Amino acid sequence: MSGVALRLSGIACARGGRLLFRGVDLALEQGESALLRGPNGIGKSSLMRICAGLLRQTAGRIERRGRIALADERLALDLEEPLAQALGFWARLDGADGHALDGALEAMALGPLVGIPVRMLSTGQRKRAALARVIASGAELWLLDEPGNGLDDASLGLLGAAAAAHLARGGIVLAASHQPLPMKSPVVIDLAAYVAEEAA
Ligand SMILES: Nc1ncnc2c1ncn2[C@@H]1O[C@H](COP(=O)(O)OP(=O)(O)OP(=O)(O)O)[C@@H](O)[C@H]1O
Repeated sequence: MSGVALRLSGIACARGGRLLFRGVDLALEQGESALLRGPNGIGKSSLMRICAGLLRQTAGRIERRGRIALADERLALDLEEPLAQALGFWARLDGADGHALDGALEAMALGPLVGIPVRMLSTGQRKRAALARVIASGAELWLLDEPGNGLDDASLGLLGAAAAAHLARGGIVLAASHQPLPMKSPVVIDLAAYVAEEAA
């Protein structure tokens, strides 16, 4: 994964006519991770969507070197399909090789659930499915918005192991979370430090 990078420079974000934050700088190179923190409504998800290219920043520059996979509160899986098919749809779209999905299912301990329709999965199982979609994608840049929500301790351990393996391969992880995540030495960005005066 050489040349992989995610670089933000002077990023500002306004929503609904209100400036949420400004001046966010971040430079992640291969094998590096960052944790985005801050209270409800400060703009963590907005910044994740800016990083994903789904929302336009109000100011600043963003450079993405590598493919992006985003897991946020939108499950993005067909609720009626059995889990394996629902994830397989994305794996094909992402051009993932045949083993990638099997590896992702194993990483998130989803093997016993592959035949269950997505709509029947529990909250934590759905979150693990969303993480499996990211893992299977083969994307270099992982954007994980509240990846620990709904996960029990064992599943948090799986998330930590998957993130560590991705970083060891030279990937990048940017996570937004209220809770501590099992990530080793991430750069921590507290968005509260970037709140624009007029939004405070
Ligand atoms: N489409 C939109 N139009 C206008 N305002 C929006 C829109 N989406 C979000 N906002 C506002 O932007 C602010 C930041 O929202 P965002 O979801 O990024 O916060 P967050 O830090 O992720 O919050 P939480 O911790 O509750 O998930 C909130 O005040 C929210 O109401």
